[in-house]
Amino acid sequence: MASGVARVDLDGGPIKPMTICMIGAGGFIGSHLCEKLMAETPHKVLALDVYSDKIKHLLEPATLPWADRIQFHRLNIKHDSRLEGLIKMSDLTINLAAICTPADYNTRPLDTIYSNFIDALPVVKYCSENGKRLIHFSTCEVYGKTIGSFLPKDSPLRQDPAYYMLSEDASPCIFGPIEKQRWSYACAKQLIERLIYAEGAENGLEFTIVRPFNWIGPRMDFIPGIDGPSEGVPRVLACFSNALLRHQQLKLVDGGQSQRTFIFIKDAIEAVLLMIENPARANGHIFNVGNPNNEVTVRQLAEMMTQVYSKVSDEAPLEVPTVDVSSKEFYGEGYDDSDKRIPDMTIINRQLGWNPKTSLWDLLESTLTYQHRTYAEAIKKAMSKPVATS
Ligand SMILES: NC(=O)c1ccc[n+]([C@@H]2O[C@H](COP(=O)([O-])OP(=O)(O)OC[C@H]3O[C@@H](n4cnc5c(N)ncnc54)[C@H](O)[C@@H]3O)[C@@H](O)[C@H]2O)c1
Ligand SMILES: O=c1ccn([C@@H]2O[C@H](COP(=O)(O)OP(=O)(O)O[C@H]3OC[C@@H](O)[C@H](O)[C@H]3O)[C@@H](O)[C@H]2O)c(=O)[nH]1
Repeated sequence: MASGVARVDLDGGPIKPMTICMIGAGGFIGSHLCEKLMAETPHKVLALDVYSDKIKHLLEPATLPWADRIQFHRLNIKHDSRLEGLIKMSDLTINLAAICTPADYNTRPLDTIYSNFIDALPVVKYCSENGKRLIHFSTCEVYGKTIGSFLPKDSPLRQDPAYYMLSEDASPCIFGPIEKQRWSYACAKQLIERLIYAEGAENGLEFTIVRPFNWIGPRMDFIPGIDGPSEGVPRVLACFSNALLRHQQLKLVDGGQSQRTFIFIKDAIEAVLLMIENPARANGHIFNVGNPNNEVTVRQLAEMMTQVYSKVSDEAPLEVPTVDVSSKEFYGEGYDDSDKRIPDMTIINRQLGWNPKTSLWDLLESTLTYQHRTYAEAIKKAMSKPVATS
């Protein structure tokens, strides 16, 4: 822990050190959450995942100041009898484990549904049966499409926040038809949210549900062919980073007209820490966690990333930096999209007094500096290898 000053919660009460069972700790969000907990708190983490690459720097060497506060357990929660024991040993369970890349939702819908619903069931059950608190990671995708997207394109009502603002306690969840398998993920996440809520209502489970709105930053996903499969399709930050690193055009799916709000991972992690340390204010709530001030179309994101990458790499951008592709070509049959995602921040503001800080430009500058430093050399090497001919 950084300082010896006693830490207090938002109501001035002392924060007692706790043991946290973090499932999916080896992923993007988990790695940042572990870093924060090790550097700034006295809490212990039982880190569960099938991979540990993204938290290796926190596990080794054994001389790290927090070495006795983090323990890695390599396990798959689908079939591992150690899960219940680890939850029982902890004060709080945080479940991050999921398949959560859109390229999988329509091509591996069964794995997606199992991962986001069936595999999360025992976690909820063990927390409920053993009287343990649960923070479960859901998604902004549970909102699906906005009400406004069903209005005529030129309707002035589309400008009215009532038709697009996404509020935890008021907005409906609007998904496309079943044959649009994109919604398999959102639907599974919605059902596990409902189950957790019902466990709270009927059996007294102490829970918090987090709905992240496009958290981005270093260590998100993988760069195809470098630290992930060559044919893999990660989320948009890694897709665009990969193209920039390789001096290729950024692909805009269906014209890049969809809108997103992006938040810097470090801002979002501050919100999660407040939830962890303020159970009286967080229990029983569903929280949007996003940055409503950082809204762009995907096309604008591509343009901004191109500019920022040119600045941090000192390389001139391509003359035509983007190319349009159809969603069918890029993701295959069954893809569909959320049109717009602006989080209503009323509830998280009221309960935890939290606000995001980092602008889109600043978070891209810091993230793309990391991408360039981490991958540019490896990509250069990979691209200079002669291509095998048959
Ligand atoms: N990053 C975002 O913007 C975002 C947005 C919305 C929702 N979420 C949700 O937040 C959570 C974490 O997302 P992330 O971006 O860190 O994704 P991630 O893929 O980087 O992390 C998920 C981790 O869970 C692990 N995992 C998956 N199945 C497992 C299993 N059966 N057993 C053990 N470990 C398993 C994976 O190995 C991975 O390390 C997910 O539930 C996701 O749906 C994230
Ligand atoms: O190369 C690309 C990749 C993606 N895109 C577009 O960029 C937008 C954002 O795509 P992302 O891959 O980041 O994923 P989405 O925002 O659609 O969904 C994400 O939202 C929240 C989480 O639950 C998940 O992490 C994921 O489902 C989409 O409109 C997508 O079609 C491109 O135009 N080009």
